[in-house]
Amino acid sequence: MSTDKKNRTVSHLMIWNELKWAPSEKQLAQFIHLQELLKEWNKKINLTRLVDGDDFWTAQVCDSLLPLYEELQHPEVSHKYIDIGSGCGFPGIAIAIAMPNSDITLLDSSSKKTTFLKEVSKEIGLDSRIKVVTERAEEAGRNPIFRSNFDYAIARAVASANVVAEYLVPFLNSTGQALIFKGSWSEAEQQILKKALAELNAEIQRTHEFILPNNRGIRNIIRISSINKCPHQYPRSIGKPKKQPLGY
Ligand SMILES: C[S@@+](CC[C@H](N)C(=O)[O-])C[C@H]1O[C@@H](n2cnc3c(N)ncnc32)[C@H](O)[C@@H]1O
Repeated sequence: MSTDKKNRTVSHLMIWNELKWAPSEKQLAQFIHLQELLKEWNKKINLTRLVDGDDFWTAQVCDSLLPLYEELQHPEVSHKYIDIGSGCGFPGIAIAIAMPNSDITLLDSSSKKTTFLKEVSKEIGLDSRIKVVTERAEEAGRNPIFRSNFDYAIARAVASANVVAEYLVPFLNSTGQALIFKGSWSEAEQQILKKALAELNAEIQRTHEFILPNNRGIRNIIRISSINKCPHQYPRSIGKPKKQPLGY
């Protein structure tokens, strides 16, 4: 076995053990195809530096799926996800591959990113379950096509938690959950987020700290649920959630 293939296999096994889930041959081929496409497109446009070996398998694939390890045990269940600020497709495309009965909307304001996302969805055969939208979260969250329409609204590395909460909560249906991916997470941030969520008629359901394999650090996930309908004034107009963040 070549060193590259051996390293790849070791990385795979470690992350699937961690997830207590393993991809089918088809899903594994889709992950590998995604990695190849990222490498190819990276030569034309700067998408991400996390494409090789463990960077891809742990920092991208495992990091995207580990917070959903409970959902991964029930892949037969069909859910609607929206990934806000999807960038080059994480966590959204990883979720679409891993959850074969779910529909995923990938939203990003950058058309450079959404052009790539559309192309990848087609190439790996997921375009029937993936919808790609080029729009700001603040606009999409007011659009009746998207508002109150998702079981999960998710964001990784988009903005601070209180800002992201204003982007995500308007997309949730009455039983929906928002998942905010954070590296470090402090009591001070939690207090600010709680105040922001009170404005949005939502609350923290739980926070969970995961340790990524291969010394990739800590991933905190904040799970949020709605208490009541999100007030119609949220999300505020483009740029306002960031300039005048809720929670202070
Ligand atoms: C740092 S990247 C993270 C991408 C990906 N989620 C990841 O973790 O690799 C942030 C992305 O969010 C998008 N973004 C930031 N604010 C946004 C907004 N208000 N509406 C839509 N997209 C936004 C940017 O265009 C960018 O692609």
